[in-house]
Amino acid sequence: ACVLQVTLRIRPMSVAELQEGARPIAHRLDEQVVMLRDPMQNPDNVLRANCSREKSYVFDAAFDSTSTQETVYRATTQDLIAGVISGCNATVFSYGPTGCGKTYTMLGTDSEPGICTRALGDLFHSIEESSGDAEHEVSMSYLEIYNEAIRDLLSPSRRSLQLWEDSHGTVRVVGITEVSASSAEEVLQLLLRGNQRRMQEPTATNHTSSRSHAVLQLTVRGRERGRGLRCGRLLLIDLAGSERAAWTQNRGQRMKEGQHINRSLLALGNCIKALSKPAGSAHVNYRDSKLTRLLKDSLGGNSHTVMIAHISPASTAFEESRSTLAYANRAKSIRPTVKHNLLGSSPRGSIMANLSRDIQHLKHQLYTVSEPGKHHPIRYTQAQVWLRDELLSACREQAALCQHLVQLEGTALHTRLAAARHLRVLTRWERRAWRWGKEGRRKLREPSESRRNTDTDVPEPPKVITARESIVALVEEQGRLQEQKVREPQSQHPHLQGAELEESKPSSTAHPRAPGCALRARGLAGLVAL
Ligand SMILES: Nc1ncnc2c1ncn2[C@@H]1O[C@H](COP(=O)(O)OP(=O)(O)OP(=O)(O)O)[C@@H](O)[C@H]1O
Repeated sequence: ACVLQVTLRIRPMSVAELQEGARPIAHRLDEQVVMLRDPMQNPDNVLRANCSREKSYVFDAAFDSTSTQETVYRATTQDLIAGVISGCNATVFSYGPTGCGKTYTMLGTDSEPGICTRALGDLFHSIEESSGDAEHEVSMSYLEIYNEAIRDLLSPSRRSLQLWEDSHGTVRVVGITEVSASSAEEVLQLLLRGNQRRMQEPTATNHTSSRSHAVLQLTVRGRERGRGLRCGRLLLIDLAGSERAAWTQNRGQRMKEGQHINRSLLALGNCIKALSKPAGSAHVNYRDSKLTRLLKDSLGGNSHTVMIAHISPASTAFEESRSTLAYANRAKSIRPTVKHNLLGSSPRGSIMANLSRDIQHLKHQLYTVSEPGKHHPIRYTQAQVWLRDELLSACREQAALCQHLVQLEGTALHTRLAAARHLRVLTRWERRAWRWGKEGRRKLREPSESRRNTDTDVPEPPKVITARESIVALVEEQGRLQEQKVREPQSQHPHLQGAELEESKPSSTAHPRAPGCALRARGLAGLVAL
């Protein structure tokens, strides 16, 4: 199953966009396809007449102004809740240019609640429903990354917090406030209080622009009968808006913020780019920004991750929309893996988990094809290389076997021709001998004078003796060839050498000396049938 889900949401045209005469150029074609038209291209320009003015992008899901908050939540987040309760990590993050609806999707409004509110409702509802079989404890933390500093949104203190990577490689925020919560309402209250502390400033493009990345972390520790202690984590992230500094009129502090935001989003983009390449072929640099360090687990392997990219449909936002679509499109090739977090598990358990993660990673690689449209070869894993080599050597063996069978057929034909030649000599001689025998028997009935001349048998001429011996040898040869024809396909002899093939040819020197006896009917019949 695809573990990184990339979706796209097109918000409705804003009043400001309509007032400045913008036209809609981004359209949702179906549940997964989005089309963006270049507004600058002139259809009357003959030189560009053959250039496509439209580009389509396929995502795991696509939403537009007709999609409700409920639809977006159901398609992106609802299914993750059960996993988090059973000990998996999940991350949902909204990405896009400033003013395109990221905060609206994550937080929403009182009348149209967003993903956070709905996820919390479902989380506590599911925990309550399973309370008979398991005990769960929920805690939350809420932080923002502003100008590369981590700030605790649940604490009035404005000091910046540090990141720390534990011995299992899990990234933690040192000193963050972690509050236990027993209901969705309690978490929402804390969330609202935290949002008031979040850096929000009016920018040239959005009156209430979020100037920081906000990360809500919900940790669910559960003890189920017979299944040990599990710990699942749900990260809900509202990223700060990407912006094109040259196009905005932001100056001073706003410009500095913009640079930090863009730098961390660029670092995120670089990690996505590196992760979409074959394992080991590119270094994934999580250390370039606080955001990527924090998202290491989500992107690098141990999380179900959903990216909701946002764009404006307006012609005035074409450049931002195009780069957002390209960014989201690239993210589709990352295939992280998921494991259940068992608390206090044994070292053997963690080795097993690592191994199964490696296997999952290899499996992903197996199915990873480079960007659609480009004809890059499929990348092979080591296991696949072995399989391919096995297959190649099996094909070679089969080809050698076929060649050997053809040679056996050729040898059999030679044997049959030689046998026919010898048989003719022998038949002629036997007919003559029979005639002489008849004459001899007739002479037996005549006076003793003439009978005395026929008493001695006529000796076989050398030509007949050779023919007789050759036919005996050929019968043996025929038996051997027949045996080889039956045995070879079963034994799948790997490397048939020319010398071995030579052995199967009839050779007068190789034949054992034939006994001076008459041909057996069985041998003759078999020889002719070969
Ligand atoms: N799907 C939508 N339906 C209705 N209104 C929307 C939708 N998406 C966004 N809006 C409205 O557009 C405006 C900007 O949205 P929002 O603040 O969520 O953008 P943002 O991407 O978070 O911006 P920033 O990065 O600057 O914080 C808000 O007034 C919001 O109510």
